[in-house]
Amino acid sequence: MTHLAAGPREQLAVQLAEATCEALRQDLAQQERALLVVSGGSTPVPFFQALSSQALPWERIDVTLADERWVSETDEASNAHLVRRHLLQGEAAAASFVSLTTDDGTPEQGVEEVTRRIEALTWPASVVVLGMGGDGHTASLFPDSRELELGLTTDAPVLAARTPSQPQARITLSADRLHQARRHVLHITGDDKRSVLARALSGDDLRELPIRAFLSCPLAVYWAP
Ligand SMILES: O=C1O[C@H](COP(=O)(O)O)[C@@H](O)[C@H](O)[C@H]1O
Repeated sequence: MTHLAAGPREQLAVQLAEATCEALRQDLAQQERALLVVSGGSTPVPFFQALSSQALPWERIDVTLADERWVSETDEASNAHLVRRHLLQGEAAAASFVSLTTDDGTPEQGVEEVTRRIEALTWPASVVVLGMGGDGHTASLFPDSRELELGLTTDAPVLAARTPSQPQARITLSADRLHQARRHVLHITGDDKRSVLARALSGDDLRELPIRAFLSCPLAVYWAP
């Protein structure tokens, strides 16, 4: 049978899945449960697919999101929808997924309940896999968000975010909570994002490019063209 060669983004996704798997395995050798925090958007799909087939004691793993749009889980824009469809499949279907949305009408109404869920997880997380937008946002810490300052400074784990450039209200883990991980990864693809990262590395204003809040975590950058 002829196999098509995997492209650089698929190879990158497999490498990231293997590293994530190894990190979870290491932590599970020392503790009963481990936590994986992932991002949404389009970039993580091949990573989720590669990770879902890894042999791990998934029933001891909790998965949650760095951020979420305040939409129903059936909505295509839902990060939870993406995780259920591409990560919580096969071996990984045994993991426990903790969503960042409730039945409340707004993230401001739901934030207390989501905070309870997040606080109940096993911190520090084993791995936080961050994404980044072309505007330098990561999680839902957007440069034009009204709540950016709060998201970068609060010690609360979760906050609601309203962002003029975004169609939906959001809920996001705070920078402080995202910092509470043993390992941080930035998963990005394409020349545009490489340029944004280069710009982020050459300055220090977090409000201009919020990804800067994570550049010294230390941060392992997984990039492919
Ligand atoms: O809005 C979001 O965007 C970023 C990046 O998404 P991508 O589609 O460019 O990969 C993502 O990290 C974040 O979780 C998501 O809510």
